[in-house]
Amino acid sequence: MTGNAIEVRGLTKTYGSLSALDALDLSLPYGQVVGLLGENGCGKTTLLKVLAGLLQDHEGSVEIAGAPLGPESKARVSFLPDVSFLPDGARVAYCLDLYGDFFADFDRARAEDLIGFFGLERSMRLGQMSKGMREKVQIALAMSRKARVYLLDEPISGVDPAARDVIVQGILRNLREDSLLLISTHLVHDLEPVLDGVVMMRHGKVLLTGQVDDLRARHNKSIDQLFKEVYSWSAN
Ligand SMILES: Nc1ncnc2c1ncn2[C@@H]1O[C@H](COP(=O)(O)OP(=O)(O)OP(=O)(O)O)[C@@H](O)[C@H]1O
Repeated sequence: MTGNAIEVRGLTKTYGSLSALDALDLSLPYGQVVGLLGENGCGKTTLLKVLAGLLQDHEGSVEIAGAPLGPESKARVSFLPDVSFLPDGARVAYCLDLYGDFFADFDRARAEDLIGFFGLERSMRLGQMSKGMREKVQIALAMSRKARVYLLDEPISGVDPAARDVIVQGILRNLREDSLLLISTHLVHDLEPVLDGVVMMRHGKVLLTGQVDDLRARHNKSIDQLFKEVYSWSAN
């Protein structure tokens, strides 16, 4: 046990002959908001799914909040997938009930607060919502579990810039000090102001990781600029 929120050693996940994760090592402490960055297909979703306990048949060791992958680690992780997982016909109130039934650590008051913060109503039906509104419902649910590790897969993709700001504020609202928030995104510029750290991936490995302030000072550029440069060098 390391005391870290996430401790990964030599994680390899293959799909047939393709290595989606290739002997990946990663250590992330509590109390951080960390951006998981990288090109399409570099393995971000695969990594988040392994950490969430949703993918089997991988090699290497993974510890989440001190627990190896299993029922205990799953109970400590709140995962937001990049796809809609709630039924179209459901109203927000039903989704709140569902999460309450499913997750012992679900804080309904916190979810209702977030639903209000996002300007949504409990009586609204998901099938009648825009993509951004649905995204907000799913975020309100995922962020209202009292988890130690939150894994969000592209939570602000496909929503307009104004909605992105509100969503990011909602994600950070009530975030506990003793938790880790790992967010995969291509929208580096939008998330940079709230990130403490970044993990940049390429071909199933960690290419670069560090604290945002250190990286900015060392390279004398924004994370958005650094990201673009790192990927143009490593592509050559
Ligand atoms: N179920 C699957 N079966 C076969 N190959 C898969 C499967 N899921 C992912 N892959 C492959 O694994 C690699 C990593 O995919 P992954 O979805 O983790 O990337 P990503 O970094 O999240 O990409 P994006 O930024 O486009 O969401 C890709 O080459 C992808 O084609």
